[in-house]
Amino acid sequence: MLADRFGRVATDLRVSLTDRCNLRCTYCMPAEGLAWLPREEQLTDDEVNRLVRIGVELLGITEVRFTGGEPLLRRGLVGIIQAAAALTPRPRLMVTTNGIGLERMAVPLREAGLDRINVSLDTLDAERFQALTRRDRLADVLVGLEAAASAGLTPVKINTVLMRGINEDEAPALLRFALRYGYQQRFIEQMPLDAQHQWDRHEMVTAEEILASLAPFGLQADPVSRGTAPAETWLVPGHLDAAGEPARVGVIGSVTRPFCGDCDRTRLTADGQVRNCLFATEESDLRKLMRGGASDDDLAEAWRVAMRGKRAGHGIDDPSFLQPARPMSAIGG
Ligand SMILES: Nc1nc2c(ncn2[C@@H]2O[C@H](COP(=O)(O)OP(=O)(O)OP(=O)(O)O)[C@@H](O)[C@H]2O)c(=O)[nH]1
Ligand SMILES: C[S@@+](CC[C@H](N)C(=O)[O-])C[C@H]1O[C@@H](n2cnc3c(N)ncnc32)[C@H](O)[C@@H]1O
Ligand code: SF4
Ligand code: SF4
Repeated sequence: MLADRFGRVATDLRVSLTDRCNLRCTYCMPAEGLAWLPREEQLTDDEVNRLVRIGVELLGITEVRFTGGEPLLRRGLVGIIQAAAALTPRPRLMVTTNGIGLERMAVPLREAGLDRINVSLDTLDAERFQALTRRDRLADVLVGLEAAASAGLTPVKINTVLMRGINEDEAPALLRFALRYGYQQRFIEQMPLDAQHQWDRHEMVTAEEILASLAPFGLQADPVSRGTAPAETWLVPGHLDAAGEPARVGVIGSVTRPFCGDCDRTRLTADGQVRNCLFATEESDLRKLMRGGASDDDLAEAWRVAMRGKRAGHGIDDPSFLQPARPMSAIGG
């Protein structure tokens, strides 16, 4: 098991498959992009498959999410999903993507064994989309969403980061859009993980403000326990989701309503580093061990040791808080 000193056990593995991306969301990356990982430092598909297998077979991982950067840019993605789906016990398999290319990829991913997908979409307005992501690709994301739903990658969740003065007024419109198409809408507080280090707490749109803007929907408390999920969910009266269940909306209040006490996550970067927290400032180099001839048991033990050192929480409010050197796109959001 991947246990830490605070009694938490990691069963949810988040794997970053690349640090590259075809968008430049302002809260994530600078316009010019970043210095991408050299190819030789990136894990090969076989190396990713091996570490996922070790996680599942030796360390109790039950859920694997592939992310990035943009995971659909990883050429071997379908094969990596296939390999994970063939493991015993079979983990639940998810992808978090910006949706570009999903129109073409949704069916192959579903056939490979992908269970669900989360698509990031911050605005329904093409001009705002261009301003926020620095690319004119809104139409691609919208067709990607539809393709994911018709391929059965459900429930399709939409992730939205609200930004002051840019799209903070758009929560009701995004929720109406999600309700119309049967997607589950989630709003996310912006975290200090941007490459530019420009995050400002006072600029962040808080969970409380988001909920206030959704007041006209008459949201009701969700009777289903949240478990270890980052999102707090509410029922939207009078609406059903695509499966005929009561429609839900989620708010991920990572900063003002942290959920670190229930954290069940462990992360693997595209260059083979274990991170025990999104905000960890130290990493454990499984790539070096693996390329140096380590056995599966050696790698599993190094992973266990890395998780034992996990801190109680992200500490964003501590005066001593240090933003990690890696930005979100290189950690795997
Ligand atoms: N603080 C914190 N925030 C996280 C963590 N994981 C994800 N998030 C935030 O939650 C957002 C949504 O994450 P996703 O990858 O879409 O999925 P999820 O919410 O973890 O999982 P599901 O609800 O099961 O789909 C991310 O964009 C982050 O902003 C985490 O471990 N810690
Ligand atoms: C880093 S991206 C990687 C996957 C894919 N490129 C995407 O955008 O979905 C994963 C998620 O992190 C979110 N994210 C990025 N930077 C963030 C930040 N500073 N604070 C909160 N969420 C952030 C994105 O909105 C996205 O939903
Ligand atoms: S949030 Fe996702 S889509 Fe946007 S720049 Fe970061 S990695 Fe790319
Ligand atoms: S900030 Fe770290 S401890 Fe808190 S939920 Fe995220 S990964 Fe877990």
